[in-house]
Amino acid sequence: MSFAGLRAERQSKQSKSFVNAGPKDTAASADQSKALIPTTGANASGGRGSSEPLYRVLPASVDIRSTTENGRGIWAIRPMHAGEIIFQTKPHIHVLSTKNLEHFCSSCVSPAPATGLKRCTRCRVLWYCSASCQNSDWALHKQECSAMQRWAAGAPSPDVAIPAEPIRCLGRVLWWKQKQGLQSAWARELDGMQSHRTNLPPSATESHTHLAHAVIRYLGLNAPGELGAFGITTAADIVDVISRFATNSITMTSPSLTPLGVFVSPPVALINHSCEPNAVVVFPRSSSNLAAQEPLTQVVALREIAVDEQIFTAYIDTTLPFSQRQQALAATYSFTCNCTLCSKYPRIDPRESIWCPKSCGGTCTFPSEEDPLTRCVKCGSAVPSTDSILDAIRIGQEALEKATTVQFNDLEKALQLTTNIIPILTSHKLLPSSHPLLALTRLHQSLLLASFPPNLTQEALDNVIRATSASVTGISELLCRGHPIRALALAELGKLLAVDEPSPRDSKTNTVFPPSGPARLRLAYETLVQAHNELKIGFGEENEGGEVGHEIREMAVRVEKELAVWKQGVKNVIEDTPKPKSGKR
Ligand SMILES: C[S@@+](CC[C@H](N)C(=O)[O-])C[C@H]1O[C@@H](n2cnc3c(N)ncnc32)[C@H](O)[C@@H]1O
Repeated sequence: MSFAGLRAERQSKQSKSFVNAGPKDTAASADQSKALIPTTGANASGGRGSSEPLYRVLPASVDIRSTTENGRGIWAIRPMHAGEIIFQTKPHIHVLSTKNLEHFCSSCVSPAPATGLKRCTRCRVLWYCSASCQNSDWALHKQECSAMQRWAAGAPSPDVAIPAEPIRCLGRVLWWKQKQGLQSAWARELDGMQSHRTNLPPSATESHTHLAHAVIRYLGLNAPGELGAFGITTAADIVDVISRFATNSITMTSPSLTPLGVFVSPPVALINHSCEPNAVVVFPRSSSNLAAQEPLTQVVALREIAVDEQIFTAYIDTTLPFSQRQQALAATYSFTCNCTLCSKYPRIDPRESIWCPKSCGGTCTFPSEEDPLTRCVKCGSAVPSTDSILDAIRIGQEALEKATTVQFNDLEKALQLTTNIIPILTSHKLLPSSHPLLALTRLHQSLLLASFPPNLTQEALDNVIRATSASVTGISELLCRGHPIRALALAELGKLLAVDEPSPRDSKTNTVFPPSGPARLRLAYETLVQAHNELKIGFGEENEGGEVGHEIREMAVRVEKELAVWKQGVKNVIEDTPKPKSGKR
């Protein structure tokens, strides 16, 4: 396999996504069911005949219930298996982020075809893959098209000539709501989403006000009274609109989890958060789905889910340590997380651990300013020089922030930062899964891929394989089997191992990692097979792992054939070698 394409896959996996984390302990959901308030009833239940929305896409296998702790959520009412698609839906509204507008179809979100995308000749901002996609989007784009032209004409500089993603998304939400009817089922589902108007954190006030002003300008309104056409008659209503968007909008991703834009889907937004989720929200783009249905989002079970167990996804990156997760959830979603993972804190957490100083195989929790004494859980040895460990973690965090910021403008600088800091953290015995080592390793891997030399060398290839393997080790410690992030990390490793070696090493030196020659090809095959099995969970069994699952399966078949050719070649050589005649030397 050639390495072309691997570089193009470098992508920011760091951005906010609802895809994350590992298996969920069922204890918490049992606690939550004790606190159940009678169902607000929506799916196949009490919603009918009441003023509650019906959530038309929810299947009979789930129910909507409420708890005092986290409001409404979705519960399984029959057992579900890992890889099962719990439900799927086309988002109510989706928009591409500005940098993706020229590269993806604004209607079906497919990447540009070989013939290229066609631009809307009026606003010159949106692009489509076909006339049929453009026509089907016109009902939504019509008002947006004029608004974009107005916005560009009034923009003080070309870099702000296109409204930011939240403004465009809210514009579409309000125009479509008006078109569907303020009391339509579509609008009621949307208005039923949770708002934090009454408990907004002070930090949100400024950003919400700014967004509200921008949206009013984008809609082209001249007087507050004109908002009535969108069902907004008071200041509280506009805060609700903005807060609902902030609380319930979700990152739209490619089949390989590259963030592409944002979407709003009331049924998906009913799902509560856990740092140990039992489900994920993905866009697998399975070939069995018609393009016309895309973008189709699917909620997929990550493991077995029992009857009366709540379905949870993760709103944030769950490889982060406790304090950073809590901070992110409080800032954006206004709640303190008491999920199974957070309620176990403090305890030995592979996100915040170092290896035993005596190398007994046990681990010790990170020291802290307040509690510098830390011991190995296995042999009880105390960790010496905790100050230098604390310093290394602090410097690592700073390097991570700096490298993340400069990665797209100054690749070399970012690579220099990750290259220098990773050995410092490993020499302080941080676990591959610990923070910030895992985040730095993942970034390092993507920077190495992006900086592949034009003529690939064995050293460059082996380096990126080692970084990818370290990422897989860290991720596998934190995320359950079949988690899409883990499955994709394995797929990346398998693909890299399958790349033709520029200068294979002598098989005698095969004690180093990665191996060379047939041993490498065998490892590539095994990794691809494991990746395919895990992709079939995270991106849906029925989808065969979605677009990436299909690609990895084909690659595994090719590598298997190459291996067979190797084996046959070796067999032929053995058979063709003249046998020594007995008795003669
Ligand atoms: C996308 S909504 C989820 C559905 C929401 N519970 C409802 O009733 O519509 C996100 C909001 O739900 C609540 N929430 C979600 N997960 C939670 C959790 N684990 N603990 C407490 N509140 C949670 C928070 O108020 C959060 O801002």
